[in-house]
Amino acid sequence: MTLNIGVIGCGMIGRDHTRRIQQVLSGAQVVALSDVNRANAETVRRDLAPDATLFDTGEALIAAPEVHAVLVTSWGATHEPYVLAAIAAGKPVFCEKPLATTSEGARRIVEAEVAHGSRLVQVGFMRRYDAGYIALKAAVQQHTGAPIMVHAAHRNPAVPEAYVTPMAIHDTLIHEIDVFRWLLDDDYVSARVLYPRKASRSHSQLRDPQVVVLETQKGVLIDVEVFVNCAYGYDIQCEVVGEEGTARLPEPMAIDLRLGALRQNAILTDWKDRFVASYDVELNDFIAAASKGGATGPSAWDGYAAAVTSDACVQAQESDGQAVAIVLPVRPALYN
Ligand SMILES: NC(=O)c1ccc[n+]([C@@H]2O[C@H](COP(=O)([O-])OP(=O)(O)OC[C@H]3O[C@@H](n4cnc5c(N)ncnc54)[C@H](O)[C@@H]3O)[C@@H](O)[C@H]2O)c1
Ligand SMILES: O[C@H]1[C@H](O)[C@@H](O)[C@H](O)[C@@H](O)[C@H]1O
Repeated sequence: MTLNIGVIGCGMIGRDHTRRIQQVLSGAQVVALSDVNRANAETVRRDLAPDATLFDTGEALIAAPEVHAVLVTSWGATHEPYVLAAIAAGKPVFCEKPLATTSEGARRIVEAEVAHGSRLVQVGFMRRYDAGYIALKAAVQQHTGAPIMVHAAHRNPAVPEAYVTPMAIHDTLIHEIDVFRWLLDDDYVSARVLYPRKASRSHSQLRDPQVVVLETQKGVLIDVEVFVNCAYGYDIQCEVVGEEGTARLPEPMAIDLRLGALRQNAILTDWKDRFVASYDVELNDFIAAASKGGATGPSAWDGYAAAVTSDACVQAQESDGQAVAIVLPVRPALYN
């Protein structure tokens, strides 16, 4: 059976996910589109899904009987009501990060899914599907000995003026927050934020770069440099230091060019290219599980844990380098 998917939010990533469902993956088709800016939905229909129906609201799309499963790819602040409506309709839902922009919102989603009694939600934490991170996790489990420290960097070449200081956490660092919980099989107990001098390309409402220090329950110290105006490329770095050795995230494949007395490797500039394969695999997983009426992969609980951590980091941004505690309630049995 082909899974009929409705996409809410037809901007950059809604368009890209529609492309992969229509042109790359099998087992699903996009039958419905919705966007507050109708022109965006029309463009995606014209270019990628000519048979899809356009809905005036996301709620109407979710209620449509021909829609079996939902993709929420609208702006972060609008995710919560759509995910709750999909759960109420009993339909599997893939929600781009963040699951919700507040931990209270993410908590409401967890409670609704627990009340439903089985998993329906997958959160778009695609790094868990990245071949490099999967290899890194295997190396940590098999070779480095127990992890002690993680050094990481999340660098974007540039961000628009609308990107303000807290977005470094809930838009950008959120990927590290999730992937390190998964990589280390651990949870966080505190967060600190330190600032070097502001980089000259930083906008007036953005303090860039920043260094976030997370401490885990097992005592691992993680430092992440978030630098979203680094200019030179899209660069994701990670090194795990263990009892016996260290393991480093592999670089994306790049031709080794020797030319004019220089040895060079190109650096990517766009997240779409850096994680293209991971997005394919995560959506493939969603299609497989949603075809059976459920969900797999990063859960609403993972989205909630990330939101709680994210809230603490945003508080830490205003705390003069002081540690802010991170406390998670007991994990419901549905997510064990
Ligand atoms: N996993 C990743 O690596 C990744 C990458 C990019 C974006 N994202 C996430 O995906 C989401 C969308 O990001 P984007 O870059 O595509 O943004 P975008 O601005 O390009 O697109 C968002 C679209 O949502 C529409 N929209 C806004 N509010 C809506 C509502 N209430 N109902 C329906 N449509 C609405 C907008 O009109 C726009 O077309 C964000 O939450 C972002 O964090 C994730
Ligand atoms: O929405 C994007 C996306 O999530 C990228 O992976 C991240 O590097 C950017 O900082 C963020 O703005």
